[in-house]
Amino acid sequence: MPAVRGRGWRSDDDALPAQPPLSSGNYLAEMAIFGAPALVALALVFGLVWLRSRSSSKEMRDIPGTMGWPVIGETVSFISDFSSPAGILSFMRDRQKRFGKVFKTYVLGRITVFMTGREAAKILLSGKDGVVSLNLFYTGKQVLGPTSLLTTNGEEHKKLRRLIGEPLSIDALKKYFDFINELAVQTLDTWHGRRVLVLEEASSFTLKVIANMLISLEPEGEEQQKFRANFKVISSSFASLPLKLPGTAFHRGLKARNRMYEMLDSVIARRREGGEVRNDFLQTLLGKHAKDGSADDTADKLTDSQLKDNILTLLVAGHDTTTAGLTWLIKFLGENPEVLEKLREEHLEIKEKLNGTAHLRWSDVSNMPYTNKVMNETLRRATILPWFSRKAAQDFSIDGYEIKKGTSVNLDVVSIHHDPAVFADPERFDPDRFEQTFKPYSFLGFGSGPRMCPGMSLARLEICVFIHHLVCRYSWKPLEDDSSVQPTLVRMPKNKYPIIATTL
Ligand code: HEM
Repeated sequence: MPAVRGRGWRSDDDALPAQPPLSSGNYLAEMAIFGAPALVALALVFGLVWLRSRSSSKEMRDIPGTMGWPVIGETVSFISDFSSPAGILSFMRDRQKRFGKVFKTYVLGRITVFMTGREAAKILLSGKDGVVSLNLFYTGKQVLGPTSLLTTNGEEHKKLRRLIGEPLSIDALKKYFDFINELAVQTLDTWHGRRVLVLEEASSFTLKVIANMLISLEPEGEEQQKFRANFKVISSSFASLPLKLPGTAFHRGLKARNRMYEMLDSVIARRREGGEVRNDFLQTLLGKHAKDGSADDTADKLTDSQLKDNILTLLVAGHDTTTAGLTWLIKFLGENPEVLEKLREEHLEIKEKLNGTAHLRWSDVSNMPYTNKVMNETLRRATILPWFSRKAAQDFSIDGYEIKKGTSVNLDVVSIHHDPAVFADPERFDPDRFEQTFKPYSFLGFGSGPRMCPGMSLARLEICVFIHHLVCRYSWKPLEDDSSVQPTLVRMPKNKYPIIATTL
């Protein structure tokens, strides 16, 4: 989710924007710009949050764990482990050994309880009895708006899911297939013999796909460039200090969001006037439109604000995740030649049936069993969203510990995905392990329950099509051997995976 989402952090109430982001990049740049006053302000905010957290930690007295250093808690080791090849797994393993499956810690400006295992996943993800709600961080909440799928809960969330889920269903995606297929071919046309940063190519491909699918934006031209520029600013504002001062990433993000909304307003106005009718997501939702302020909660209609907030939400939630998924998959293939060979066989067989044309068909995509296993194994090994963040909506107990209403609770997914009792030799990249079906809550690549990813079919479609053309046309070699990870909310290779590709 950005960065999608700050599945990591939000403030307990919006009046106290206390959550610093995971990424330290913008953070440090901002401190350099604003100098001492920013440092003092930051120290004050952290100090206040820390003091407040100390009092709430009394309520969690019985939960094992350590709060680390005053004010910063365990943030430093958390961030440094996050960026290491093993990710937060080492942070989690170390504390699970000392404290067990449920432990408290103080990271990134908040006291939080981490928990892992299928039982915890069931409690946090099944949505049963409204035990938890989503725990979005302050800046993310402000940028996405109050009617985003990610900022709503309960009945309102259910209604939005229903309306948004329909145009993202497999049947509805069929109409975008030709666009995705042609764009994958065009993107790969330029790869032969040059240094390619896979992450950047994947990012451009996935943004063009989603922008075309949502509002029929052409993949090239000035509008696309403006759209991309605004999106980048919005995206990086998720990982910024919650300071609304001119020049800060958060402030720039809010401004870029306003520009994006102005653009959407004019597209919506043109559609309403009847001057333009397109076969896209927006058109489908315009058919379910209600005037702002007049939406009846029970009606299947969306206001303009809901439309815009949720178009932005899909962009933010769908772009970095799919970019990361595609990049990790290509990286794992590069590191596991026997898997690449087997995958290539599957795709060359499909290609043979097509008599060598580039015209992959919709029906071919549903017939790529090994590719789907490779994708699942990629999402398991990389665990793009390493934890899912929730807030206790009522008191509940787990493993004999009482979790009080209002507590920030994180499901540690990375440990679930590396449990040797479920995934033997968990560090090995072995797609064949997905020949068997796992027990519920063992594999959470796209989540589970009422918040499960509504973009799963789109992500799978994009990745299958891109990988088909890649493995049928090229072999490639990595240009660097570096496994570190970007310190952003969605895990991505830090060096963007530079390769040189050669036509087969
Ligand atoms: C490989 C690509 C993707 C991965 C790995 C992924 C993963 C996930 C996961 C794990 C969740 C649940 C998180 C939680 O429970 O806290 C989620 C939710 C979500 N995803 Fe995805 N996603 C991907 C692609 C997409 C795409 C393409 C879209 C949109 C077009 C999308 C939109 C969303 C939205 C809106 C949510 C929030 C749902 C809700 O709160 O009801 N995702 N995703």
